[in-house]
Amino acid sequence: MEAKSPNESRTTLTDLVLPSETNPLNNLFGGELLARMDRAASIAARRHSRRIVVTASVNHVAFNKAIPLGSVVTVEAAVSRAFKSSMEIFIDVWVEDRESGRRTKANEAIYTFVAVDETGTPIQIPPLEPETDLEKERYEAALRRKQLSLVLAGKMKPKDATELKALFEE
Ligand SMILES: CCCCCCCCCCCCCCCC(=O)SCCNC(=O)CCNC(=O)[C@H](O)C(C)(C)COP(=O)(O)OP(=O)(O)OC[C@H]1O[C@@H](n2cnc3c(N)ncnc32)[C@H](O)[C@@H]1OP(=O)(O)O
Repeated sequence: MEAKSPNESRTTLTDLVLPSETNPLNNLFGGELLARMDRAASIAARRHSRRIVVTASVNHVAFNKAIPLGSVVTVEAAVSRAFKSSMEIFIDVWVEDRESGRRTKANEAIYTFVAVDETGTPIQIPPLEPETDLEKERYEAALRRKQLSLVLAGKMKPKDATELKALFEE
């Protein structure tokens, strides 16, 4: 299978924060943001694999800045590494300043999607070839994050998590 670049899966969703999507402090609900990120990530996974995809895990979410009512929010997702059937998707969330139009980073998250066939069985996907320095950095660290996610899910024994163990041996 031919390798693809992160740009081929890059997916950008821009939308407003409406009153029905806010908490009592008039900021965007965390759950609403998780849903927007899942939607963008699923399209990115689908663009990379051209297969049916399912969310296997949410590996990391950081709500670094509250996003107020009326904000224009951009969710940008791209595949950061492809394994055999699973893909790591990196998601960056930006908020646009109403007056200057300047975008600031509000949040980031990492999801894992798996490509499956019509019966739900995992299926092989194309490899990913990172291009920029940031893409290379995210690609390099993805195996470590995959192993951590599998250990936490009880699907890998800690003793087999070679990349994680290497962190503590440096
Ligand atoms: C074209 C452009 C426009 C498109 C425009 C339309 C777009 C339209 C898109 C619609 C897209 C809708 C997207 C809905 C997304 C949901 O919401 S899906 C609903 C929520 N998710 C689910 O229901 C999934 C339920 N879980 C499962 O089906 C199975 O557990 C899974 C995920 C298929 C994995 O099955 P399994 O038996 O564990 O299989 P296994 O072979 O052990 O693992 C498969 C791979 O997953 C990895 N894996 C499994 N668990 C984990 C974990 N916890 N952490 C990390 N990796 C894991 C394994 O390491 C393995 O990786 P590879 O080495 O093969 O790469």
